[in-house]
Amino acid sequence: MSRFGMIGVVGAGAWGTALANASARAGHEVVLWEMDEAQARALADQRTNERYLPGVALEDRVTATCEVEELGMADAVLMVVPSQAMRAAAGGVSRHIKMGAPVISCAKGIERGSLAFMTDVLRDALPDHPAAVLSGPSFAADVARGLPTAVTLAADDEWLAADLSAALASAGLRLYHSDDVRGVEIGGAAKNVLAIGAGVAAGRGLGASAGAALIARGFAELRRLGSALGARPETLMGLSGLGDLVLTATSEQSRNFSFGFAIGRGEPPSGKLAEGTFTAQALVALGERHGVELPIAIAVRDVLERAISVGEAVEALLARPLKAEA
Ligand SMILES: NC(=O)c1ccc[n+]([C@@H]2O[C@H](COP(=O)([O-])OP(=O)(O)OC[C@H]3O[C@@H](n4cnc5c(N)ncnc54)[C@H](O)[C@@H]3O)[C@@H](O)[C@H]2O)c1
Ligand SMILES: O=P(O)(O)OC[C@H](O)CO
Repeated sequence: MSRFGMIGVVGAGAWGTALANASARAGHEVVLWEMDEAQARALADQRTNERYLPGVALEDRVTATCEVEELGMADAVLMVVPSQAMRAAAGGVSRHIKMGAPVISCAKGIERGSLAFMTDVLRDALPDHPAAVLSGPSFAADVARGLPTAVTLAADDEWLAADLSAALASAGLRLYHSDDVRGVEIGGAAKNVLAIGAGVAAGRGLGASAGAALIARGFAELRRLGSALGARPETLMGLSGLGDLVLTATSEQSRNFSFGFAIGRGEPPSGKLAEGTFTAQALVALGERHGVELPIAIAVRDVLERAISVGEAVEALLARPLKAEA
């Protein structure tokens, strides 16, 4: 029997609800904590998350609550909130988590200002808990329904990563483990920015060839930055890097792609969370700090900040000097 009997989930949004269901299917009792009292009550009463993940029933072993003390029973805690809220969320639950329980970031982004990755934020806010990251190509709606999905779970201590992966695995969710924490984090953060770019191109009607070029050249940016940050190439080419980039940059199911698509068409975006809108600026700043060229990320940032139009961004990318492919 796993040492992680009860799983805590912080944040009952789309991904938190999906991971709560997946953890329950893996045989765990699950405490799904939501800070919004009315939302937690609706979840507990209706047993579905109509606000964030409509039409998906909560598994029987999932208890939805807004009582933060209930997280104290959990042997491991999944942190499933937007990246820019991770520090506040971790600080808010810090006194209530069981001594030494691992905390796993399931968010995909970089904190603006500090340029910190999510495990660094967790180490700051929860210094007595080992930090890990779970990331990979995975839409909440797919995972919640038990459709086959594979992701990577990384921790500095690979034994811990392996134990957590074994504990969370179920028939629908396959977890690979790794000790390349930074490699896993950078893929999840960067792909959201690149997916916005791919969405803009699709919305603008630039064609499938342009979409493929954006993915390949975007992946080159991810590889360059990953290498500067010490990530392993095989991680970047794996589920959390190339895998998630391909999923997010090609599917209208992605909120980041859809956000870009709306911009490309000159329409208002849906208002759903699109992490890349926050990470674009941080990603570019990280590139500058490490002397890494990120032309697509810069174009996305500039379009989001309305510093240039979509047409100008496309022109600027096409006007770059010809060079050897690398
Ligand atoms: N939805 C997906 O398919 C999916 C898949 C993989 C990873 N992710 C990542 O998971 C993270 C969360 O995404 P989501 O889709 O669940 O978002 P969401 O918008 O559906 O839900 C966000 C949740 O965070 C909670 N929250 C916000 N601020 C908080 C705070 N300060 N303290 C506590 N809780 C707070 C909200 O109440 C809500 O429950 C993002 O980084 C996203 O990139 C999402
Ligand atoms: O809907 P998105 O764009 O936030 O993407 C969800 C997941 O990160 C895909 O792996």
